[in-house]
Amino acid sequence: MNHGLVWRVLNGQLRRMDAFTFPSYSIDLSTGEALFDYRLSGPDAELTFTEVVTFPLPAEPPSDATVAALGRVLELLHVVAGVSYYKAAAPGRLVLPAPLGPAAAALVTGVYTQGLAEYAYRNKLPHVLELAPEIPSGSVKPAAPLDNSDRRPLSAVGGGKDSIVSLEALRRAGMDPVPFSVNPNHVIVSVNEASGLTPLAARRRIDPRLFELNAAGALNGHIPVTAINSLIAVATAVLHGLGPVVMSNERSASDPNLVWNGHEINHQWSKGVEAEGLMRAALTEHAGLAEPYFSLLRSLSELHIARLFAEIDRYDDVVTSCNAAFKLHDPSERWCRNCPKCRFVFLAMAPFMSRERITHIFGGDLLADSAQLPGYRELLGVDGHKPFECVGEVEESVVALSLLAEQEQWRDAPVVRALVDAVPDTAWSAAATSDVFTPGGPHHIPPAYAKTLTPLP
Ligand SMILES: CC(=O)N[C@H]1[C@@H](OP(=O)(O)OP(=O)(O)OC[C@H]2O[C@@H](n3ccc(=O)[nH]c3=O)[C@H](O)[C@@H]2O)O[C@H](CO)[C@@H](O)[C@@H]1O[C@H](C)C(=O)N[C@@H](C)C(=O)N[C@@H](CCC(=O)O)C(=O)O
Ligand SMILES: Nc1ncnc2c1ncn2[C@@H]1O[C@H](COP(=O)(O)OP(=O)(O)OP(=O)(O)O)[C@@H](O)[C@H]1O
Repeated sequence: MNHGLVWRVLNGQLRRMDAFTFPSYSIDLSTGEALFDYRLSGPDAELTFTEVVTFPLPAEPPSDATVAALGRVLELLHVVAGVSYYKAAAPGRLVLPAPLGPAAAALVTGVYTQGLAEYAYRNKLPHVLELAPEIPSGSVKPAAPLDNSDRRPLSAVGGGKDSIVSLEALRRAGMDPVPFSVNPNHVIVSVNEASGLTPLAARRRIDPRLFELNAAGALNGHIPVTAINSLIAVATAVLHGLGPVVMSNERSASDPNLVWNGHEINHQWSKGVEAEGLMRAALTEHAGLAEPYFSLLRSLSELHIARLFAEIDRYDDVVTSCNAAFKLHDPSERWCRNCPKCRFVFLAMAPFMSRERITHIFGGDLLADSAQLPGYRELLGVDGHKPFECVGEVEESVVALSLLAEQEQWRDAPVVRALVDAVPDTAWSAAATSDVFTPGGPHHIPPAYAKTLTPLP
């Protein structure tokens, strides 16, 4: 068959897929390799996928209690990591493999609906926002309680400023954090080296068949990747007898980009506080973990985190928050200097460091580059909606701009000058009374951790 015909047949079959199922999962504790199987099925075709996650092995064989808790976390991971494959066809039925308690069911429902909301919006698939998993009836044996709260935290490292601030806060507070990453790329490896701490890493291999389907025109789009990384982190913490997984998700991650068909569309849903609460409840209910998972930076704005980051200089040569550096194929070396995230992080850091230092960190000066103006107008709410990227709120951008406009080193930068003229009076007034440097909002930070941010200036 020629390529065009293959494409049409495959796409026809994908559109007729009516169910997504979870045939099995397994783990080999001698290698740390876990296999997660998925199936898309329809009247005239069936596609199967296997995702492979390889966990780092602990020095000592795990106890029976550890293996039992690990198994429960992997049951959740199996279901949550299915979103990557579900999204190739978005069938109407999501058929779960085993009974789940109410908290675990709520997590799964959130991941497949709100976690896929941007994908649903962009592909015009409103049914995804209403998806209700089919859960086999029956009871779930209660998990044995596991009090991990006093153990060393596992600190997720993504290579950007946020996880560096958490890692340093935990270290300075004497909590002895273990850095952890999924598929660490050269950026994460360099950040870990700069920290001087000994990290753990897990490998995640998406079934290459998914990339073939994508190339053939299957449905594709954003997925709640933080939910997947988080469960891999929790499984690793359990396997290594460690304590809570500490994330670095900020306050503004909970704010939606827009509302569509009555549903909030949030690019960062699985970084938000609602997802964090669902994750915690599901892990306690299903795996028995007393203190599974929380974000240390939840009460802080991006601007506040940028200010904290500016007080730490050991990562300047390596820190990279640009998502282009984290692509599986053809990643950029470091900051691409031409995406919403690069623009926002530059704007957020600039008020708190010298122009020379920030130009060194980014490899260029974005506020000297007039070509960046249209993108900055979006960030400042002058044009369009908040970009689908991990960027702070419009108010944070306006506050950052107002700080720059007061500084001699920045006030005449071409982008700063043009933006000062473009921002409406209403935005300036909101910025003038802004609480971006006052921690606030709902969070799940345990009391023992609440004070770890205070040693940072
Ligand atoms: C790096 C990035 O932004 N990737 C998004 C991009 O994918 P692209 O094709 O340009 O590059 P790859 O990441 O290499 O992905 C190749 C394909 O694989 C699919 N895929 C990847 C990871 C996964 O877990 N499941 C998958 O199915 C992917 O769909 C690609 O087809 O565009 C994609 C489509 O919109 C996005 O899905 C890719 O996003 C990655 C999953 C990713 O890691 N993105 C994070 C940088 C990200 O967006 N983080 C958010 C947090 C959002 C959350 O709720 O967790 C943030 O920082 O705000
Ligand atoms: N590969 C990864 N492995 C484990 N955790 C990750 C990975 N990538 C990101 N994370 C974690 O997921 C959360 C969201 O990631 P995000 O990219 O926003 O954070 P970051 O890299 O620390 O900071 P920034 O927002 O500056 O990029 C953070 O807690 C981060 O530590």
